[in-house]
Formats: sequence, C-alpha cells, structure tokens
Amino acid sequence: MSTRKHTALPKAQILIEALPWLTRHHGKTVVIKFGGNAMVDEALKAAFAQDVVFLRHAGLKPVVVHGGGPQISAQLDRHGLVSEFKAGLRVTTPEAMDVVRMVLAGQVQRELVGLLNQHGPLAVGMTGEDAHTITATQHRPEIDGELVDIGRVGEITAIDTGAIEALLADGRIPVISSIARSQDDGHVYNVNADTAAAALAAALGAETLMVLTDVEGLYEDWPHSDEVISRLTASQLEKLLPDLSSGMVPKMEGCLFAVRNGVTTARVIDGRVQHSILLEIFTDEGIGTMVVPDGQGES
Ligand SMILES: Nc1ncnc2c1ncn2[C@@H]1O[C@H](COP(=O)(O)OP(=O)(O)O)[C@@H](O)[C@H]1O
Ligand SMILES: CC(=O)N[C@@H](CCC(=O)OP(=O)(O)O)C(=O)O
Repeated sequence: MSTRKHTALPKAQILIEALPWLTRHHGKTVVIKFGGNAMVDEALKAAFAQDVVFLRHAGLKPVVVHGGGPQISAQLDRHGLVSEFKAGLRVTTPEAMDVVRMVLAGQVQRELVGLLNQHGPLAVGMTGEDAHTITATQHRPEIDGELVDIGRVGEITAIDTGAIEALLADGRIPVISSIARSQDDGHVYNVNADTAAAALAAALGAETLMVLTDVEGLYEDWPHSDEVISRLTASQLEKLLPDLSSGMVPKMEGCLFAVRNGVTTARVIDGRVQHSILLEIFTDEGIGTMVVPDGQGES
C-alpha cells in the first residue's frame, strides 16, 4: 500500500501542476490545426488524438481543423496530375479540386475522426461546405504586382459557426476539412487549412489557436539557422511577414489574423513531437512560437 502511494505521488503532482492552466482554460474553445506534414506517423496521430480527447475531458472545447497537403500531392501524383504552388497555395484545377475534396474529406478527416472516436463517441467530421460553415469566393493572389488565377482556391468571405457551436454544446469534437462552398458560382473551393483554422478561431471567439506543423516553430532566419522565435507580438510578426516563404506564409498570416480578431494567443508548435499539445500545457512559456496581440509584452 505504501509503495503504491509512493509511486502514485509524482503522478498526482504532475496533474496538480496542470491545474492553473486547466482552470484558466476551462470552458474555452481551442482551435487546433493539424498539418499534413505532422500527420505522417501513426504513433504521432494516435498521440494527437489522445491529447485532443484529454483537453475535451479536462473541460476545454477543442475544434480540429486538418490539412493534408502531402496526402493531396501523393494522390494527384497517382492521377498523373502535377502539384504546383503559387504564393504558398496549390494551383487547383477543377480535376485537382475533386482529388482535394476526396483526400481531405474522404481520407484524412475520416482517419482523424476514427482515431478520436477510439476514445468514445466524440468526433464528428464535416467540411466547410456543411451548414454554410465556410463560404468563399475565388482567390486571386497578387504575384509581382499582378493578380494571378490559381483556379479553385477560395478566399473566405463568411463563416457560420452555428453547426460547430451545436456540436460543441453537445460535447462533441468537430473535425473540419478546409473546403468552402462558393458564394457565387456553385463550385467548391480549396482553402489553405491554416487560413481556415485562423478564420474559424476568430469567428468562434476561441481563446487559443494551436498550429501543429513539422518544424519547432517560426525560425528567425530560416533556412540558415534553427533559432526559434519563442514569442512575438502582432506588430512584430507583421514586419516579418514579407520575408517568410512557402508554408509559413499562410500559417503566420493566419496567426496574425487570429490575434488581431480576438484570439488571445496563436501558437505554432512542433507536431513531430509526441504529445506536443500536452507539453504546451505543462510549460508556461510553451514550446514553439507564440503570437500575442500588441500591448502584451515584447519578446
Ligand atoms: N521562417 C520559417 N520557420 C520555419 N519554417 C519555415 C520558415 N519559412 C518557411 N518554412 C517552411 O514552412 C514549412 C511548414 O509549412 P507547411 O509545409 O505548409 O506545413 P504544414 O503541412 O504543417 O501546414 C516548414 O517545414 C519549412 O520548410
Ligand atoms: C489552397 C491550398 O493550398 N490548400 C491546401 C489544403 C490542405 C492544406 O492546407 O494542408 P497542409 O496544412 O498540410 O499544408 C492544399 O491543397 O494543399
């Protein structure tokens, strides 16, 4: 009996250390973006599901938004279709859009829902098309001063949080694919998952946006150094944006949008680390890059 007590005590202490964090975040919505690059390992995916279910049982309201870039590229490849990116976004022909929708909603989302539901009847998958959750119009990015047509890529024009809120009120974990319904032409649009997660976090009045990816956080001088910026304000991030490249562009633009629109913190964390979400809870400063609104302390 006394040995059992002895071995259980450190476990109790670990739980108690999490108490201030859990108290602060109880009842709060946290939007978690799970990136396709962090989604390649079975053990990582299972640990991710455990962390999300843990948050849910600890009294938070997790909402999962998932990516699937590498999985889409692999499937396009099998169909003999090339993957081209412009301004960090996939050039999406109508044929490619069919593949994007099939991979995100039919494969990646189903897998995450399955993993979460191993822990109980919790997860419900949906896409931005469902119940008008995400509405978009065609996005034409500006490249070298010109507006470029990159096909069925959506720019979000409206978010309707009704379906997500109903699921949260019912104790469920919504798992959302970043596909939008069209505002004007009846098509569906491919939306970058970071952008979708940020827009949903803002519309839901989420406390936190957590973006899991395949790097430790935002590197100060990528690719020359692996010095991670641990904390920065919205204005500091805004100054850095023009120098960022590839997948970091929509990610950091999303973080900026979120904290400028009511989200208290946006964090980029390393999804390759098992239980990175829980690690984030147990360390005050967090483990990756944290973006905060202006006026909340310089880094
Ligand atoms: N400053 C930077 N810091 C960290 N990663 C960067 C930076 N600039 C560009 N990157 C690239 O962005 C990638 C993450 O974006 P992305 O590939 O879209 O991931 P995800 O699938 O998780 O959304 C990193 O793997 C890295 O190659
Ligand atoms: C428009 C656009 O680029 N959409 C993305 C959607 C998936 C995504 O964002 O996945 P990650 O988070 O894994 O990068 C794509 O087609 O790859």
